Amino acid sequence: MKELRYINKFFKKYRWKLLIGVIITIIARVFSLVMPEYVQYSVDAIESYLLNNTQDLDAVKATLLKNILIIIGSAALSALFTFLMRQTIINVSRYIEFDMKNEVFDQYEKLSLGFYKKNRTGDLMNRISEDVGKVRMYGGPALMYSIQTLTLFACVIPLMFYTAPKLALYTLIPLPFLSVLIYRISRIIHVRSTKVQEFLSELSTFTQETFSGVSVIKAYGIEGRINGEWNTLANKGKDTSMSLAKVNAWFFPLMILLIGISNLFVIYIGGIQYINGEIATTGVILKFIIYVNMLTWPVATVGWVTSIVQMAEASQKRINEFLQEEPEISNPETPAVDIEGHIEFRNVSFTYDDTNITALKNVSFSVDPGETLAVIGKTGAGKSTILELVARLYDPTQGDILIDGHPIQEVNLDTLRESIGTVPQDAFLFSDTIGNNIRFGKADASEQEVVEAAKMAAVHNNIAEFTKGYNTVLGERGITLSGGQKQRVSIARALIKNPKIYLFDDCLSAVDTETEEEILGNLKRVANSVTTIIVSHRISSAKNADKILVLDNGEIKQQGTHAQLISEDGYYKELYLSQLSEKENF
Ligand SMILES: Nc1ncnc2c1ncn2[C@@H]1O[C@H](COP(=O)(O)OP(=O)(O)OP(=O)(O)O)[C@@H](O)[C@H]1O
Repeated sequence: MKELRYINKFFKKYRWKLLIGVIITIIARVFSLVMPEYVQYSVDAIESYLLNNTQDLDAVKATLLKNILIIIGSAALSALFTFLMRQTIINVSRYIEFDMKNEVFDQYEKLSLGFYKKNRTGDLMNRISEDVGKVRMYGGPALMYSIQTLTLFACVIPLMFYTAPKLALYTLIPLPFLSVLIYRISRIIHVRSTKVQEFLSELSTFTQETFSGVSVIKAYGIEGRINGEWNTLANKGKDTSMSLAKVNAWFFPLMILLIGISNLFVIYIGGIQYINGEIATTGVILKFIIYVNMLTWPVATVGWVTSIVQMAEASQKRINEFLQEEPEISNPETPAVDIEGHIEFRNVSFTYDDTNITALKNVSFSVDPGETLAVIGKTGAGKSTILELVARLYDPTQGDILIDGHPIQEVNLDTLRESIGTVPQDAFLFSDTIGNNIRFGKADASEQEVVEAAKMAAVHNNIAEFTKGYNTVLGERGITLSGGQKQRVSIARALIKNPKIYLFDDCLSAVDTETEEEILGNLKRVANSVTTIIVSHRISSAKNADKILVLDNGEIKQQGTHAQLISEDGYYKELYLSQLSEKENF
């Protein structure tokens, strides 16, 4: 229960609602105890009439009518309070679930990129849905059934012992066995249903990948192979589900068997006691049969609740692991000061934790507001890593990064990220309209601003050709943009933000050189006091930059302007000549 202590703060938050729920639960159970008493009185009245024949039949009928009305009335009240009980306690568990999901999501948003590299998306989703759901079962149904069981035990067992102690003892003997049995079955059900769950996520990952990669599957003509893999998975799933169904099928028959045995005990022992004169009336036996049936479900829930608590404890442990994780990148408590855009790297080295790859070695450069820095190099040279360090998605392993002369770790993180317009290598667009995707960079942007940004990114004409223009929906249920169109919408998203620093990560690779020139020209026009870093494989993107860095294997091999770099031997000149001859041949 150590891990579950975490949710005590929610119990405290909703304590009044919970207290009302507990009181209502007790009232509901107390009303349900009226019925067995009045059933006994009614049977007693009939028995005494039949045996003595002295009573007036009308008086017996009046007694029976009164008892029936009391039974109906108390059952109706018990039903009403049971409804209110669920409305309070179960609702509280839903509030707790809501609060916890928000808390976990907030934490997810705070955690650094490194955390997302270490943990699988499926696992992150599971903890916020499955695990929180299991903890809810502890805060709701488990609590409710425990109070119900305790109230019933506290009222019914003394009543039984008071009415007929020996009969009470024999009647209660099978119930602990029932509880243990249900506990065992619940554990097996849990283990098997976890396997079914695991299998289901495997199946949905497979299905999702198949649908996403359907064009590759068809192009390679491997539908048969994929079908075979699907069949193997589906058969595995069938076996797991069948083994769960088998154990589930035992649950109710076993309960019915044990209730039957308890009833037999009551009838057999009660019958003998009645014959021996130890029990006054047969009404007592009937009352005990009703008690046994009333106690069976609560007794079964003792086992069920125990397994719910164990599962909730395990789930809360998994949730706590993420909640206690400290973000690697923390926001310093420095005031938000406007950023001008001066960037300096001083002997920066960086190694990725997960792969141990040293992506940057002793890198130094500086770039001022209004300047453009281009970074050129082979794949894996460390170009994107420079941009990730400027956006402080990671902190350098060695060396210093200065923003406007201040160490980046001391710059307010929110201000830093607000001042940066990033266009990543693989333009990610949300399943929303094109307009809203551009507005992502500035939530309150007007229609006019969206159009302006799209014009600067040279994508307005393409958007205008769609029937619904900027209201065209993208993504799974919308249209698919071409690679170049995606890149340009993504550029428009950064431009509309009007930031102090632009980070362009090879984001013009899918557009032709004329369009590339148009976009870079537009950028130069509007961004004369903005710092721009462009990562590229193309000389055309770099040639007009104020400074060019040539990276190789994490190290700066050359730096200078285009004119300087083409006049010296090295990677830049080779690239320039090969791209020049490609253009001429074209
Ligand atoms: N998130 C990451 N975790 C671990 N290693 C990484 C990560 N990102 C990049 N790397 C590794 O760091 C090195 C530099 O990668 P980086 O993405 O900076 O290169 P790049 O020059 O931008 O390459 P490209 O031109 O192909 O985009 C590569 O060897 C890469 O495998």
